[in-house]
Amino acid sequence: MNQTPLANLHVRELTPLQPPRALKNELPITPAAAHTVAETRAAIRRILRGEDQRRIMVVGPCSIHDPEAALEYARRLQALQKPLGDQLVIVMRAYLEKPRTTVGWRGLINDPHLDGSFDMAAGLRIARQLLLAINELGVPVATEMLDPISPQYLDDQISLATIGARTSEAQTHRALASGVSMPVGFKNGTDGGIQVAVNACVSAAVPHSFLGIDEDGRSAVVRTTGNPDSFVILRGGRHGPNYHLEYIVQTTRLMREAERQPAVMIDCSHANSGSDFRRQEAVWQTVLGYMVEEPLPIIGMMLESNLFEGKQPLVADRSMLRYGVSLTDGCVGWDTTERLLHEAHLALSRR
Ligand SMILES: O=C[C@H](O)[C@H](O)COP(=O)(O)O
Ligand SMILES: C=C(OP(=O)(O)O)C(=O)O
Repeated sequence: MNQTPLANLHVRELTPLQPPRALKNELPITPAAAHTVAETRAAIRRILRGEDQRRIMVVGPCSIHDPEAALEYARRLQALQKPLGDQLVIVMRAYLEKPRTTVGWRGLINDPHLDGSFDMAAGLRIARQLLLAINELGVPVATEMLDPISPQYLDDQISLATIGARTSEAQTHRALASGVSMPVGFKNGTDGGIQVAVNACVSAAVPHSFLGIDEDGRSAVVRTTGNPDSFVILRGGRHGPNYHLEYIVQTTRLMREAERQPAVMIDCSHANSGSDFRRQEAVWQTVLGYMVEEPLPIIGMMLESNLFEGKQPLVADRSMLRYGVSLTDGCVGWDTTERLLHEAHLALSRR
């Protein structure tokens, strides 16, 4: 008797991937890269606990689509690490997975050739190669953890993880955050809700057990210890920005009530800039003023920045793409980025 198929009705294909261990063996972390990651994670943890007065500046592209341009950007940041390092822990935004409001290109890991071929084996390899090269320069990276499998391939290269506005409330991402090896920032929700990010910090701090994969790519029950190093990232919401003092005070109170050490980062982009990259500078300057004048636990800022300002559409003819320009959110250009970092350094030096 022919049975009506009941499973995989909307699945076209399942393509096996090499296991995390194989990619890590192929592209092992080097001593220089490991040093960058270990030192930066430790510095961020100290900042979260108020034991280090520097501030974390997460700057870089909204998304990376061209490893060459990303490496050039990293080299420019490298030149700022020493001169600004007494006040700033500069971490490069190396976002390789993009959540979308509806549909769109989902990042370098998902579709590295930008052509809908979704060659994720290549995406993971290119991503690991790139992160390794950036870390070897002494430039640490921050990335959004969107897919619960990809961290097994890349976790040793990441100094700071973020959980995005669309996933801070998700059990999957809170459980994932409870097991990762680096500090994690949770964005407030797209509706502006700050409590979900605070709840995420509470959830990530305790042990979870969830379904994942092990280093050999086998499905496994992942049992975590809980991650004590988390903070809230204010990115604005549907009703407008939330970088002003009242929201930072509110977040601090909510974290205290939840018995979490208060720690807030401000994202100058997204709903805090009304999605206009030019407005990021005003947010940066305002928050910098708070950092200097107000006794609030503002641990740093995030800036969407690229070699060149603005953004461009992903056109079918890839040869038409402009080098160093974002394919997703608009970014400030390098000159603005460098100036803003210098201004932050100067202002914080005068504290
Ligand atoms: O940071 C990037 C975007 O804001 C996020 O991926 C959502 O993008 P979209 O609204 O263009 O889909
Ligand atoms: C997607 C991002 O932000 P959010 O989750 O705040 O929309 C991002 O920072 O790239």
